[in-house]
Amino acid sequence: MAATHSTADKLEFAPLEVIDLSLLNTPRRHEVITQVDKACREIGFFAIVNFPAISREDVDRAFEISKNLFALPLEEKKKFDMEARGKGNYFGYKAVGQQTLDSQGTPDGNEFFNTPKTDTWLLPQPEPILSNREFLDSFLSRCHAICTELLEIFAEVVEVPLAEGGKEFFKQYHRYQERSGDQLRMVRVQSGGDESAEQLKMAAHTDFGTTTLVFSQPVMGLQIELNDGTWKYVRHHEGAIIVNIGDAMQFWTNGYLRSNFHRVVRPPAHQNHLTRYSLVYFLRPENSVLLNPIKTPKTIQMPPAAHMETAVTAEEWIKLKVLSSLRSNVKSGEDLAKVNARISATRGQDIKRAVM
Ligand SMILES: O=C(O)CCC(=O)C(=O)O
Ligand SMILES: [Fe+2]
Repeated sequence: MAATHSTADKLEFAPLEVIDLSLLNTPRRHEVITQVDKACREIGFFAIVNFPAISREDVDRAFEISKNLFALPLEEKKKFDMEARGKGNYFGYKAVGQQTLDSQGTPDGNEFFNTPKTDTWLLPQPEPILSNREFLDSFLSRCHAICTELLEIFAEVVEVPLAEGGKEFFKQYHRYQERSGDQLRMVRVQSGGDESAEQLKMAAHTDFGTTTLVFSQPVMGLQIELNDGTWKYVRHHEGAIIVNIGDAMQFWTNGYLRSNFHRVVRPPAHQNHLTRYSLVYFLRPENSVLLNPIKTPKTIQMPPAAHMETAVTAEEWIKLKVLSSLRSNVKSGEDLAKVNARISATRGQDIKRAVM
């Protein structure tokens, strides 16, 4: 008998706070704020349960659409190639191996499909997306609604002054109908591979936007880097959403809220025969919003931001990170800073909205 049955017991998991959002409209709201504050400063990740707006059936249906989408022949999926839609574009299909795992250009081991919250129907779409148009429109808007609740919490955590909008503050930069990099991502990692190695499927990265929702599912693979430099699997929490802070929120809060590194590896041995599907919603600021540090009682406690000399817009930051992740673009040794300089040099004269 293979000695793989006990690996589930031996796994170590990242310590995630599980936060009950049904407490938000009760006198215990402050407990949620304290929990989110602690989680976002220490690890940048937490789990939410009892969130409004999305049912188990809706999540199951979205996973079904994803399975049907990935089951299409590769040539069909490639008709929606995100790179073919323009330099730095991040909507559409990414095949296995299109992004890198490291600076040597090692190909990645996952495929994904990104659907925007608005304008979806202006771009050609594969059949499983088209035939679920109404459902997906509604699903994306409800993901956005959950993120809006989180935006209120983050504003309370960093104590945005009432004069600046208090808990409403971040919402003005994330209006649903405005253009942004928001997207629903369906990801597939196919089963199999070398069980003896901890195979990387998606490079260690931080998310580009404000906050991310990962719908918890039983096949493990997502890992978070802890403060001691070790990588730990995220445990499945039935019916929960795993939330993490993205770069935009880290930049605005001067690092008070942390955009942490995470990656996807092949599932542990006892799950290595399973294909892993994941479903992720990325909340990103409206395209023209600057990612400049804001001043609140919490953020001014932080040392000056060292991440960039001039703030970039949300749209520029996405392009920068997308281009630096592509195998077609990144030659060995080329780093984010070089790509950054190229993006700044080609900046247009469009109106940019400074935050605060
Ligand atoms: O598949 C997952 O669990 C997370 C994927 C992820 O981190 C991403 O797409 O940015
Ligand atoms: Fe991510």
